[in-house]
Amino acid sequence: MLRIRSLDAYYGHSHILHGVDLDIEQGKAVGLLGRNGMGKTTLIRSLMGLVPGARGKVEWNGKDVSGSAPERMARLGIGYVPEGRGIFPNLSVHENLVMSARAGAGGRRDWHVERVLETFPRLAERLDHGGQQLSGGEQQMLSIGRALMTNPDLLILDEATEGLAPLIMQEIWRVIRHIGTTGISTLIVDRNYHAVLAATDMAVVLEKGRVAAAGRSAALGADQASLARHLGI
Ligand SMILES: Nc1ncnc2c1ncn2[C@@H]1O[C@H](COP(=O)(O)OP(=O)(O)OP(=O)(O)O)[C@@H](O)[C@H]1O
Repeated sequence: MLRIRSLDAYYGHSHILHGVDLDIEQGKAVGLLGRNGMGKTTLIRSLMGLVPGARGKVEWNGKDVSGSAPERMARLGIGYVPEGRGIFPNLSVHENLVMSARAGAGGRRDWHVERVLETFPRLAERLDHGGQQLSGGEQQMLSIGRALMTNPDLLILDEATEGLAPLIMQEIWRVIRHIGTTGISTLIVDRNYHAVLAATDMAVVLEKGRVAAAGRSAALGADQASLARHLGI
């Protein structure tokens, strides 16, 4: 479904990504791993058309979409939940969700407010609360809920559990696994390597902007030497 080839990205004179390849098949979950500053967020932002001057080939369902603007990537069916949560603090939970509603590719409307609230019962209890009144975990749930309201074919989650209490983290991971069973592909970045490898089919490890390892998540998880070398664990 998504095929990235030879992606290079720069911030000013700093060369951040060096010829990165990444594939995501329909309905599959892919983990993107790497220590801090290795280029994970840059890879996602480049894919979404948010890094000016990024070079390389991006194919979506066989079509060349390289260099597309963020709006186009979103319309193609890619939902992006950025690090640090992007919700409207002055709008209620309900308003935040309704505002994001959009048919997916081919006019699909599988996800609507009711289904998001079934998925995140906590949000159902706080429907009239303003975004800024929510806890960090609830804001994260709302942020994922908003992305689901766009009926994406691919959902990208960057550090979705960062800074959350363990129980809330577990809840987010439960939902991430659940989303994976609904046919939506996912690309997951998270510091918790074990959770990422357990929740994904395939994984790619970035090191200094290059793919250092890639393969089945189960195989990577079992390769202690590789984990130690590339992730320092
Ligand atoms: N806006 C920017 N301007 C200049 N350099 C940047 C910018 N954003 C990131 N960088 C640099 O690019 C490199 C890759 O950062 P990136 O955020 O992609 O890494 P990451 O793997 O996602 O790490 P983290 O988990 O810390 O977010 C780092 O060296 C970082 O300092």
